[in-house]
Amino acid sequence: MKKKVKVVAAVIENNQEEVLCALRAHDMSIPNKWEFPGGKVEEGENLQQALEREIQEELRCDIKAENVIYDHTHEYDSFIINLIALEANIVSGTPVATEHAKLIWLPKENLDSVIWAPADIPAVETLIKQTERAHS
Ligand SMILES: Nc1nc2c([nH]c(=O)n2[C@H]2C[C@H](O)[C@@H](COP(=O)(O)OP(=O)(O)OP(=O)(O)O)O2)c(=O)[nH]1
Repeated sequence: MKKKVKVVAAVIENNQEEVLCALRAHDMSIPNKWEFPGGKVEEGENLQQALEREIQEELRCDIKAENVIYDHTHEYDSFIINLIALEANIVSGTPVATEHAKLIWLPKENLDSVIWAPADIPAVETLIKQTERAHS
């Protein structure tokens, strides 16, 4: 049976309607694909606690994790991921890539201009549709 992992990911938006996107390094699993920063939920943590910890570890900044905006299960060849995207705001510091190959801020409507980890595609499409609706 495939292992199932529960992963929280941060959708961090700045005041120019840009979203923080992180490029997985070549030596990580799912290499060279873009993702929302975050990671696995550990025993005893709620979603917000897990995300705030992961972002401090990965990006060396403090966020406040807010509500769930997307919850989706995707089956990879080797594992099943329950990817939960939460809205989040930076409360102190500036994100620094300590594990990722690169961090970029992408305009929300252009999120599909990079190649996302397959599990992220529905969340990305939902975010793009939200901007289209907001601007129509
Ligand atoms: N953080 C994050 N991980 C994602 C996303 N989409 C997606 O498929 N993943 C996958 C990549 C990893 O296999 C897993 C998250 O694991 P992790 O960030 O805690 O740790 P990791 O890269 O060291 O993972 P691993 O090599 O130990 O499997 O979820 C996403 O948007 N954000």
